[in-house]
Amino acid sequence: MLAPLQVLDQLKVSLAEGIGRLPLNGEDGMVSLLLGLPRVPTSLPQRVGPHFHFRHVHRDDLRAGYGIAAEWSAGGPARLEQLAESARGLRAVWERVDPDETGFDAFAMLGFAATVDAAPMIEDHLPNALFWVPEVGIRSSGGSAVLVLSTRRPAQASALLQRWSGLLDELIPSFYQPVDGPRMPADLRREFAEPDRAGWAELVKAALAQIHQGALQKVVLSRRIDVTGTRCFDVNRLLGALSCLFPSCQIVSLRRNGSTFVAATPERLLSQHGRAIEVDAIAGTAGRDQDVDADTALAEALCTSDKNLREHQFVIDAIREALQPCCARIEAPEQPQLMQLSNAQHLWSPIRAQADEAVDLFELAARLHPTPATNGQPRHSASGWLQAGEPFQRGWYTGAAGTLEPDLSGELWVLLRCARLCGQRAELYAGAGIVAGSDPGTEWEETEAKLSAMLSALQYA
Ligand SMILES: C=C(O[C@@H]1C=C(C(=O)O)C=C[C@H]1O)C(=O)O
Repeated sequence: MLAPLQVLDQLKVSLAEGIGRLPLNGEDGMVSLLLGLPRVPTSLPQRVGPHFHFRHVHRDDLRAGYGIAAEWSAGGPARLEQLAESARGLRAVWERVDPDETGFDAFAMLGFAATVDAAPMIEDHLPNALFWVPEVGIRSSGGSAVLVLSTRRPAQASALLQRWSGLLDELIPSFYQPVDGPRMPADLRREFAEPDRAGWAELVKAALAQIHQGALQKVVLSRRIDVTGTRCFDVNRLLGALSCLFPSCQIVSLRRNGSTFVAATPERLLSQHGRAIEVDAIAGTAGRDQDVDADTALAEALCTSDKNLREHQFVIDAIREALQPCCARIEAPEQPQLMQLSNAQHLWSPIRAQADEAVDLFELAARLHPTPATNGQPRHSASGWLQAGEPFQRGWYTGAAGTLEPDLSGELWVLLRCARLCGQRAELYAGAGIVAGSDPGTEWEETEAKLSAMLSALQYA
């Protein structure tokens, strides 16, 4: 196995050769150089500047990006259309050079907040919607890895060589540092909770009244809690703990402007490869029990509960309705499957469809988001009611984020089981779907189980 400095030397030789092959002159556009990484990274550095990580342990898939080669942000009801226009423009002028024939492609990050408000929250560190091509991308999958260096063109080869060599010097050795183990679990102090338990019961009652009157069929209420640790949270350790606890979830971190948004989400808003589409309907939740029989009983009760099956069906129906105008062969399993995570179990229906010609991920995301898994049914009444009634702004919680390749195929994940971190402070969010028959106490316990995903990992960070 090559030592980190040997990896660095090898990459620098490839970089010097590769730069000469890049079409850097000519019209405005984007150029990416893909270099095979002779060793798969074992750890990803947290840097001061902007960066993102997406890691899925069970799928052995990792994508990370550092710095900004280009980015576009948008807000308001047409935010995804605006970003789509930029992405389509980029697709036409994005050249990739892969001298090592790695077979990988370049990628960009797409993400957006829960609601379409043009103005971000005052303390928000992320714009409302963002499409971001990192200057340095790292992708590893199936035991192979690639480094993707991207620049706008026209660019000058000698200046670029110097800049990218400097970035390699900084980044490459840190990819192979030993992984930091967990720290002694530390206490977390709950500083602030919105709503509190009584306020939650009031909100659930108000939602049930709306449902009873027929104005809503389902609405997903959420909570925010703020905790303080006894030390600054170490994001790398947090991502490590989340990867261990939730290997079947997508572990996301987005760092901008001094804060990091972290999520460990089981739910894909959408994946699109060519015309093949997959969407996860996840709704209907029960806890776990350390006793095997009690755990099985919880699972059986979940799978046969009328209230949970109705809650789940709203999501399937809304996904079908959203896809119908632009997809064929929409298929959902006859019965929901059981998705078991270490803190909760969910009803899950993976839905497949074929997109019509020329339908891209931006259009599909705009049609699908927000599903009744995180918002409610009917969509507009639920989001209007939530914006008036929920005591805080959701920000990127229940928004979505993921990566896209230059042909605009890719996947987006619903931002759940998440926290926004800054120093020793973390804001956490969790919600639960309310339908006729929901009980405020049970729904509160459900949100506690969901919050425990991040709380238990934070203790080790
Ligand atoms: C809203 C959340 O989760 C969503 C709501 C669920 C439910 O109500 O059963 C289940 C999974 C998610 O779609 C959350 O985790 O905060």
